[in-house]
Amino acid sequence: MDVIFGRNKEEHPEPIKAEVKGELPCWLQGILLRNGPGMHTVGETKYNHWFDGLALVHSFTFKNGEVYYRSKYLRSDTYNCNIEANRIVVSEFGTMAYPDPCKNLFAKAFCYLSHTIPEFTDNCLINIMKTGEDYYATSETNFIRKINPHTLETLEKVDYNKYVAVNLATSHPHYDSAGNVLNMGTSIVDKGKTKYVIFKIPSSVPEKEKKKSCLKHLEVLCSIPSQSLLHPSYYHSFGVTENYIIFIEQPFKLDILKLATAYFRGVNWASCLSFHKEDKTWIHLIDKKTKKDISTKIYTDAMVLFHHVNAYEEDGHVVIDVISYPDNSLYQMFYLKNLNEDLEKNTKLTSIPACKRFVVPLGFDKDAEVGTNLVKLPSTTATALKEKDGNIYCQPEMLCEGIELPRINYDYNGKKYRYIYATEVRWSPVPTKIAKVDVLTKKKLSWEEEHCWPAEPVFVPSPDLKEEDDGLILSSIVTSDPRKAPFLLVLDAKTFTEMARASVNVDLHLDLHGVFIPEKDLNTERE
Ligand SMILES: CC1=C(/C=C/C(C)=C/C=C/C(C)=C/C=O)C(C)(C)CCC1
Ligand SMILES: [Fe+2]
Repeated sequence: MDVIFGRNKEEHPEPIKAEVKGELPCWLQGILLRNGPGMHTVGETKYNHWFDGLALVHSFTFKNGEVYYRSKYLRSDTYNCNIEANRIVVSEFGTMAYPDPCKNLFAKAFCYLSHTIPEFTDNCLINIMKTGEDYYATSETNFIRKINPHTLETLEKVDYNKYVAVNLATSHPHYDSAGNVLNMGTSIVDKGKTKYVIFKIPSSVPEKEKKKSCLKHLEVLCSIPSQSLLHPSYYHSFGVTENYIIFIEQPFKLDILKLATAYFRGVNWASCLSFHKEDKTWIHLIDKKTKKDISTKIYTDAMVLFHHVNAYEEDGHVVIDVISYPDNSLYQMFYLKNLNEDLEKNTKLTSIPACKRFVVPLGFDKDAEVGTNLVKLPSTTATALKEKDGNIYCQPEMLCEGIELPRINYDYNGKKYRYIYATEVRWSPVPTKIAKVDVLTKKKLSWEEEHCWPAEPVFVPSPDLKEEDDGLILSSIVTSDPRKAPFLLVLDAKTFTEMARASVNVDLHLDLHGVFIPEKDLNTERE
């Protein structure tokens, strides 16, 4: 089994024609561009954690009924330094590397003492972000790397910190209907304050600055002070609705003093994150107009979440759907030493992911008695109790268990919606099915096949979309049987029946996230 998680993959920078079985709709033209870890050892050295692996960007290009596959390692500074040294020399989430490649130990020590925050990796392995006509490989540090979506070539290294004072930023930005990016980052002990910063990257730049990147026009929308200067919350995504930005400040926190001293103490960054099960999880609703947190304090029990699914407003309430865990065992599970032949035994999760719905009342009766459930939506069992001190305590409704890597029809982002597409995981990190969950009826459709490990399913709307689920699901499928070639699966999103599959004779890597770029959005000049 470790062969699937921990085996290094070869890159295939030249297009490989896939063997298509079934019929691809003629309107499906464009590139599915995805990212994830592909190299887990360099020379004699090994990464400890699956999230440490060197970013391998890959793509499936759909053109006139044919499919072409390519993959290329992100030529990050991290990749280049490691390959040159033939060992891991840059620290990642779960692996601390010594000594630093570019500076000697003394210089590095000096650097750590004069700056609290260490220099992070630019191994951007999590997702792909679009700003204007540009595409970036992203992770959660301050660095993003521009890539060419056609050739997968690595371009500029961008430091968010040059445009906005953040040390970390999510790899799950949101996009509005005009294509502007909305993202969040954490500014750590800057001018004596730690805060969460929400910023916008416009989708276009003024005509006279056409050569400049949209990042130069980045604009800070607002910020939320962290409850603690040295223990900001960790977050992997956030939510948006028509009028609000939703930030869940979970008791899964970064310890800044630990982070600043990790290198000297010989421990990895991951050990600087800890779950405080006795603390609360605060739900912040930031009003887009006033740019302020609403005045009522809203909380729920301690939990850990990575992915927001969607959020929307309905009859004076904000509905927030997330995938949550009772603790942080997910990070523990992805240590490569656990993902070996004994995977089944080692990774029996103590906590399985649960898709939960939180409902926050907005314009509730201020004179309501203590203990009243302020949720008046008949469609949910989620509650929000008024407390003595005026705080609101939310308890969620369970929508479904055992799903991760959720996607929706993005036209419904921030709006009332019905369908979630996700991979199904139960007691281990192995995805075995693709699921479509109807949040209204709680019914589930799924696709599975023997020896198949499906990736995050991406919804592509059909051009004559009438209903939310008029479209296709694209998912790249890794196979655990070496005799079975991996493939890109195309499902009809409505019925979840297979329309086509495009097999490629390569060692496909298990990836994390990505985007579908329709042909109309592709700048063909750069091909
Ligand atoms: C390097 C580094 C980080 C990297 C985190 C990563 C790589 C997280 C990946 C999360 C995923 C893939 C979650 C999936 O649900 C931190 C902790 C932000 C801060 C310290 C430096
Ligand atoms: Fe993610």
